[in-house]
Amino acid sequence: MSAPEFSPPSSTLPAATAHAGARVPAAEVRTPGAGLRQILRGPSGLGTAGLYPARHDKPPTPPKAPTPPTPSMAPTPLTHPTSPTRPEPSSAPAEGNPIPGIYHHPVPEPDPVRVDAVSRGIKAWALEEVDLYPEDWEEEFDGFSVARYMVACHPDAPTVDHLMLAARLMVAENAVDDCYCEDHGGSPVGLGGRLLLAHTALDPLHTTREYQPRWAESLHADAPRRAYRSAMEYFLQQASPSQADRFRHDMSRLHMGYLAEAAWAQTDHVPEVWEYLAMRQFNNFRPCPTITDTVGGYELPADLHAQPAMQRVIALAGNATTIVNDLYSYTKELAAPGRHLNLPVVIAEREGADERAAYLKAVEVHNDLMRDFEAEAAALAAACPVPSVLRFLRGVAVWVDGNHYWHQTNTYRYSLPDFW
Ligand SMILES: CC(C)=CCC/C(C)=C(\C)COP(=O)(O)OP(=O)(O)O
Ligand SMILES: [Mg+2]
Repeated sequence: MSAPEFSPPSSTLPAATAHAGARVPAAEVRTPGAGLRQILRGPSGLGTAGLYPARHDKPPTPPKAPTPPTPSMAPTPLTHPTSPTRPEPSSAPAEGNPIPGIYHHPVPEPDPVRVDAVSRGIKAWALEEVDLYPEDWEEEFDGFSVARYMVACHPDAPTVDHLMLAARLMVAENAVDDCYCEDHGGSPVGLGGRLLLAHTALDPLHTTREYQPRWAESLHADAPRRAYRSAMEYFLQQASPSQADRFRHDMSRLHMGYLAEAAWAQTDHVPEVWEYLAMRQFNNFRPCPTITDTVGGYELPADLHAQPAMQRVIALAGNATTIVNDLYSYTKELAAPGRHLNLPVVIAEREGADERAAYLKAVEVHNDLMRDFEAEAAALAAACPVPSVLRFLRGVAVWVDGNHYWHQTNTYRYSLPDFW
C-alpha cells in the first residue's frame, strides 16, 4: 500500500483539542473548523460509541467509596495462573490532585474488572515467569499500580491479553531503569555495557554457533534481561514485523537517553534547558504510546508511521508525557540522594529562577508541548484521514491522558510541592 500524500502540518491550520470534556481555560481554546471537528470526532452514528471508550463529556467525579467490579466489558479470561500474593488494589477511589494550571484531560476511572485481571496477570508473570524482584520490593511493585496505568492508557484494547502486552513491557522498562540506572542498585558507571547487552533481549544477537548459546543464557542472568526477553517474546506474538521494529527503534532511543543522563550525572554536569529537553526526548515514555496499535489489535502501516508529520506528533506527545513525570516526580527526586535532573531543577539552575518560578515555568513548557501536540495531531488528522491514522492519533492522545491520570493519582509514588 502506498501512503497517501499529505503536507506537513501548518501552523495556519486550525488547532483543535482532540478531546471532549477538556478543562481548558476559555481564552485558550482554539476552535477547529467544522470539517476538522468532524474528522477528529470520527464516526458519530448509531453504534459508534464503542470506538471511544475513554471519551466523556464531563470530568469524572471521583468515586466516594470503593465500588465492586461491574462486568462492563467482557475481557478475555486470562490464561495466567492466579497470583498467590495480593495484587495491587484495583477498585480504590482515585486520589491525588492535578498540578494547578496543568493542561490535561481527565479520563474515566479505568475499568476495575480489567484492572483486577491485569493486576493478577502481571503479578503472576513477575513472580512466576521472570522472577522479577525479591520479596521486600513487593510493596513498591504494588504501589506502582501498573494495571491501573495500562488500563487507563489503553481503553480500546480488545482483550486483557492485549493489555498484558503493554503491562509486561512497562514493568520490564522500569526494571531496567531501576536496576541499571537508578533506585535499585543502578549507576551511571558501566551503564552502556549493561544496556547494550539488555538491548539484545529485544534485538537479538545473530552470531556463530559457538557464541550463540552463551548469549542466549545471558538473557536469564538478571531480572531486567529476563523481563525484557519475556515481555518481548509475548509482544512478538501479536506485533507485525514492522511494529516490532518500531518498538526496537524506540527502545534504542530510550537507551541512548539513559546514557546521556548517566554521562551528565558522572561529571555532575547541568545541561542547558534545551539540551536537557533533547536528552528527555530520548529518555522518554515514547515506547509506550507507540505500541497503542499493537495493544489495540490493529496496525498503523510503517510508511504512515514514518511520515515526518506523524513523527512530530509522536515526539510532542512523548515529550509532554515525560515532562508530566518531571513535574509529578519533582519532590520524590529532590528527596533522593544527589542531584536528580528534571525540568524544574534545570530551569532553576540554568536560568537563575527560584524553585517555585522554575517549577511554574516547567508547567508552562509542558502546556505548550501539549497544545502543540494537539494542534499537530489535528492537522495531521485533517491532512490524512485514513482510519488507522485517526485511530492511532486517538490512541496516542488517550495514552497521554491516561499517563497524566496515573501520575496524578499515584500518591504512593508522587506528591506535589507546596507552591500554591
Ligand atoms: C516506561 C518507560 C519507557 C520509561 C522510560 C523512561 C522513564 C523511566 C521515565 C520517562 C520516567 O522517568 P523517571 O525515571 O524520572 O521516573 P520516576 O520519576 O522515578 O517515576
Ligand atoms: Mg521523574
